[in-house]
Amino acid sequence: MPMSVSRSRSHITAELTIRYADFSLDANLTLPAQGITVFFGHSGCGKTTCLRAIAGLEKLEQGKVSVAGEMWQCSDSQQFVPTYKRDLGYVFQEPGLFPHLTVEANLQFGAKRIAVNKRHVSFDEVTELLGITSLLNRYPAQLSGGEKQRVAIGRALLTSPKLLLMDEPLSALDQPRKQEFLPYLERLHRELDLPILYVTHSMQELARLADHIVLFDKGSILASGSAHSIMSDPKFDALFGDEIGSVFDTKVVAMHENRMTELDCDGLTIWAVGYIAEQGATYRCRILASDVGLSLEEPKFSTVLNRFRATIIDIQTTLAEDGQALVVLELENQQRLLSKITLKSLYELNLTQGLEVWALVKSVALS
Ligand SMILES: Nc1ncnc2c1ncn2[C@@H]1O[C@H](COP(=O)(O)OP(=O)(O)OP(=O)(O)O)[C@@H](O)[C@H]1O
Repeated sequence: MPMSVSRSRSHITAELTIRYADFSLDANLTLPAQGITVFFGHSGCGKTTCLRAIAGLEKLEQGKVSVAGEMWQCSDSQQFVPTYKRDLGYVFQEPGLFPHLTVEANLQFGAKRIAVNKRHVSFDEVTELLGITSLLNRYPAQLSGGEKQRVAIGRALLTSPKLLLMDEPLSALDQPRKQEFLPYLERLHRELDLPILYVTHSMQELARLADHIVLFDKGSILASGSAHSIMSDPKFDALFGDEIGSVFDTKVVAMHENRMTELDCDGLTIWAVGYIAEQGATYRCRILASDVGLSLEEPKFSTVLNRFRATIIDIQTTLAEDGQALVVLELENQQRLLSKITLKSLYELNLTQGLEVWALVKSVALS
């Protein structure tokens, strides 16, 4: 198979030019046709417009949309596949269930549109995956916000889409409901081979769910790349603010006494508090830059458990106005870790590029 064909099958490409009276979007994206891609950015920067354009719901002045080798739209060849003929599921902020139908009938509404030979996920699989099997006889009015949204996702999945679009699906939920809901999205991600484009401005959702990130800024694309590279890039400090940090995909090695879990990240051992999952399970850790201190020598008698040898590869003093600097470190497993320290410490320890230091991680957040 020619390279370009096999590449197009594994990618989603969107070249979009949209003009409104007071806003324009110019996006040229090549995204992996697997995992979760998060569209992130301030309100009004064009995330939803981009998602809607991929769905065929926005008029393109110029552009092209192709998903895993299928051309959905091309202005040059005047090709346009209408939304209802695109193999996609769309989950909005509001679940939009039919109030007069039971959960089961709402779900079947999605499934019935698809010929039996085109269904690649079963009713039982979807209801089990989303934890809604016990709700099938209820009506939407008898469900919590989170349950309704799980049914909405189930309805979208039962159309056996090739692409799932989710526009801030958790924004209508309160914080505890969001916490309950996130594991279902993580499960979906782990267990289904389905690419998801996910719009949010929540840092928490970004850090927990994203494999790939697209950063939007005023109608254009600021950056597009792996979650690890984007989240630990000091260039985006202003966008992430206090939430800037690094994410690591790890594997549970063992649970130890005193409620400690040992994780492996490409040869690096990370200790986390609590028993989080069985041996072999994968876990994403997030380490905020503000939780990473630096030392010139190995602090042998410190209470900090996670101490990593690291090399300083960059120092950004763009935060100097608030008396802080962002230090980019390379760990022994070649991954990057950010550390936010005071300018006082930077100058007193005489930290410079190329210097070997010890990174002391005070807290590891797990998802
Ligand atoms: N149909 C339309 N006609 C004119 N302007 C529009 C239309 N749809 C969206 N816009 C404008 O386009 C801009 C981008 O909107 P969009 O909803 O894509 O932003 P967003 O990044 O998703 O924001 P949020 O995070 O608040 O949902 C906004 O200024 C919006 O007012």
